[in-house]
Amino acid sequence: KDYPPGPKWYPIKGSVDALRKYIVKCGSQHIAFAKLAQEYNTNILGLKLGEDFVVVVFTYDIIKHILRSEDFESRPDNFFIRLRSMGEKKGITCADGERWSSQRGFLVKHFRNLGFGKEEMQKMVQEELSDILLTLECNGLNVEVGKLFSPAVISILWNLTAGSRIKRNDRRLQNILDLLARRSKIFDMAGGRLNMYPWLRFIMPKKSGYKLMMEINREMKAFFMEVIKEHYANWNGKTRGDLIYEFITEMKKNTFNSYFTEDQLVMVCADILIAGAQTTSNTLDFAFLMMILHENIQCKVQEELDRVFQSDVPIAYSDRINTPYTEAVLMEVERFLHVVPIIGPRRVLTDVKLEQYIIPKNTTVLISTYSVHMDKEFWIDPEVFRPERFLNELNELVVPERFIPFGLGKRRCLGEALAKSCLFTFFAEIMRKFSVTCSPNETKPTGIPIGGMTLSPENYKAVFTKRH
Ligand code: HEM
Repeated sequence: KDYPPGPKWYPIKGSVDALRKYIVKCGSQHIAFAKLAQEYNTNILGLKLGEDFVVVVFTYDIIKHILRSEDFESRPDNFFIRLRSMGEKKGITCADGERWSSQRGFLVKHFRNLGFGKEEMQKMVQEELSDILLTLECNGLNVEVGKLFSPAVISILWNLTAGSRIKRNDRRLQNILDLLARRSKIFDMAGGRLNMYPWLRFIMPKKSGYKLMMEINREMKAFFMEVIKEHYANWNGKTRGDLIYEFITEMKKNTFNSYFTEDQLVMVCADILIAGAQTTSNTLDFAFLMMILHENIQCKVQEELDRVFQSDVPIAYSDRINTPYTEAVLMEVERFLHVVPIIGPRRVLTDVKLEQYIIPKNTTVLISTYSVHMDKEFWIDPEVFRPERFLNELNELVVPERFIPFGLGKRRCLGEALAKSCLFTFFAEIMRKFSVTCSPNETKPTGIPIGGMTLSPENYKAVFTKRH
């Protein structure tokens, strides 16, 4: 009786049908959650999806409390999470407790040593950007934007993990990218239908997404193991500087510490690609889409870039302090198109009181950052794409506390500095050198995101015309 309000439960299905009805009506799960919360006049929505208790939370104050509270720090331990993590809750994204804190500590330290937010990282980003600029110079007509950024982003992540860039024509990588894109559309943060009814894997392995998940695991493991073996063979105890090398050093130091094992290493590598690839490349994809749909904003960005950068020296992430409008545009893309509209999932390990409700032990908690970024009371006109909301009267950048695309608290995004560096450097340099328009033979894109675990723009083609 103290469970948060929500649609009525039925045997076996729980409240699945009510949720599905709204998803069909609204097109996306995150909007369906928001509509249901409105219908039940609540900021804490109680659902039962199959056997699982799932609570969705809305509004900044509740979300801030949850993201900062230890009670909500764990990840669910359900069929989907185990399947996603190659059978066990290893890696970083889905790990809990001591395993999670040991791995998070290792990664934060390693990323810092590698130059996260510093020159070394900028070099990695600029190398990939040079290839993109060359591609656009050779042929800027009919560019499939969705295919332009994802190989570059994944190559940066790969460089960070394995110490080398990846060739554009590496078919295994393209295959992993395609599989991840499909995964994001079939599953949601609560694990989708397969998590509710794991037995579906026996009767419809393909349709339920089970076959796809097994394929992703197989491909990733084979891909990473090849590089890990190579690193083992070349390991000599001297710092080489990539994540796999440093992890092997930890493994050799900590022979009794079960958190530094080969399986764990494979899963950490996979987590970095899963968490970083689509989120970053889809945000870039959305940013150029917005420039096509809002030509006046594109002109203002170019005016600022022309004014600030008069020489041919490549734009660096540190230059962002001089380009508040361009920064504001990127923030508005993150707010307005919220590539991760529902964050988490989290799990409570004991019964927890939240406002006047009790969240029972093991409940999955989903966090609607979409609701924070679309809150009418705070943003006034959230449904309008208006970068000026991030600027004050002196045209200085203002970042409200309620802008949380990378989350908050101890589980906040580990790759934020890298993601922001990619977004700014790619966007500013391309906008300075090219104007972007819709391909003349294509229908104008709508700008409405396609739902899924990570939102993505519709496939669109663009023309990049050299400016100077
Ligand atoms: C625009 C791009 C990105 C966005 C919007 C984004 C967003 C987020 C958010 C909101 C979380 C928090 C989830 C939670 O609170 O439960 C998160 C976690 C995480 N992100 Fe990102 N991310 C981005 C890019 C990246 C990149 C490039 C990397 C890799 C270098 C990365 C690695 C991670 C990892 C490993 C976690 C899990 C942290 C943990 O559980 O302790 N992300 N991300």
